[in-house]
Amino acid sequence: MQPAIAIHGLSKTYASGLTALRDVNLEIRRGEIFALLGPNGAGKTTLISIICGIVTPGEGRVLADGHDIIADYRAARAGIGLVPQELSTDAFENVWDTVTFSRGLFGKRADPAYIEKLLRELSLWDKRDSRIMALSGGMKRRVMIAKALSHEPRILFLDEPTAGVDVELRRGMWDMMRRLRDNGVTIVLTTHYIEEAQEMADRIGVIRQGEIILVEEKNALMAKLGKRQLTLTLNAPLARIPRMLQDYRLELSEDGGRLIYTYDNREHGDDIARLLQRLGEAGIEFKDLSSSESSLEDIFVSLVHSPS
Ligand SMILES: Nc1ncnc2c1ncn2[C@@H]1O[C@H](COP(=O)(O)OP(=O)(O)OP(=O)(O)O)[C@@H](O)[C@H]1O
Repeated sequence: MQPAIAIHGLSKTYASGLTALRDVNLEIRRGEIFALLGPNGAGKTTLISIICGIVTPGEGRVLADGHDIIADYRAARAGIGLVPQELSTDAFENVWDTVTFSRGLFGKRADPAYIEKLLRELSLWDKRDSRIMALSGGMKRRVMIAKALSHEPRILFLDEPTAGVDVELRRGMWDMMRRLRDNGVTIVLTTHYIEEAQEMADRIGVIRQGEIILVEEKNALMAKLGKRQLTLTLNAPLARIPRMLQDYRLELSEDGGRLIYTYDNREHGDDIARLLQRLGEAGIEFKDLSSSESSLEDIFVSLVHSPS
């Protein structure tokens, strides 16, 4: 199946001389939620802006729904909705007119029934006659989403969709994104909230200094790079880790009261059983045992801070 977005050898150097993207190769699959993660200044907005025709690419080629974003700009852009990071709407317009006008910009014929459905879905129907400036920040953001969806695009880009949005509204937006995905819309989002990617994404891409350093299924990524920790609270503190346990990656807490065993998700429960048996043989007794799992955040931090 043709990917929703295909990016080949894309680079971008701004007039200032700063290279924001280096040889990016990436395919976004149809119907997936793809989260692009990266630290500040990594190139996320530049990448999205090039695909959406706001920033001119340097080298390389981008196809949206099979259409070249340069040679076939109108067809490519017609299939894309963009919710930019900055809220920019005409403050004096009302919600209904703003969203209807947006649809017209793409040369689509008026469809009041579709606009009504959209506003209802985004809980904006009651506000349809309100001026944008009279809305709360969260409502303004939803207006941006309604505008982006006004021409019924099949691919939606959300640049930091839930920045500054309260927890309840964020959950509402996540539900909405899932509904869109279930209706066949491909979603690409950038986010600083790792929790958002962990919750929402089917696949995750990590960008660092303009380079895509990883693209993986979320679940595979968590299983592959995730770590687990087993902490044993000992009956009596140890001065050091006994020699017979030195094959295990064990750490002793500073006060000697806890032994910490770190292992990755791929390792077997057998290892733990063996470790516990060894502890018994070494005469080490424990009164409590707890385990924890690393989050996508831990994985992300270790990826972007690892030496390039
Ligand atoms: N118009 C521009 N002219 C020159 N440099 C730019 C321009 N826009 C962005 N940059 C630079 O390009 C790099 C990538 O910026 P970009 O906004 O794409 O990153 P980002 O990953 O979206 O960051 P953030 O998470 O902070 O939004 C940064 O170093 C930025 O300063």
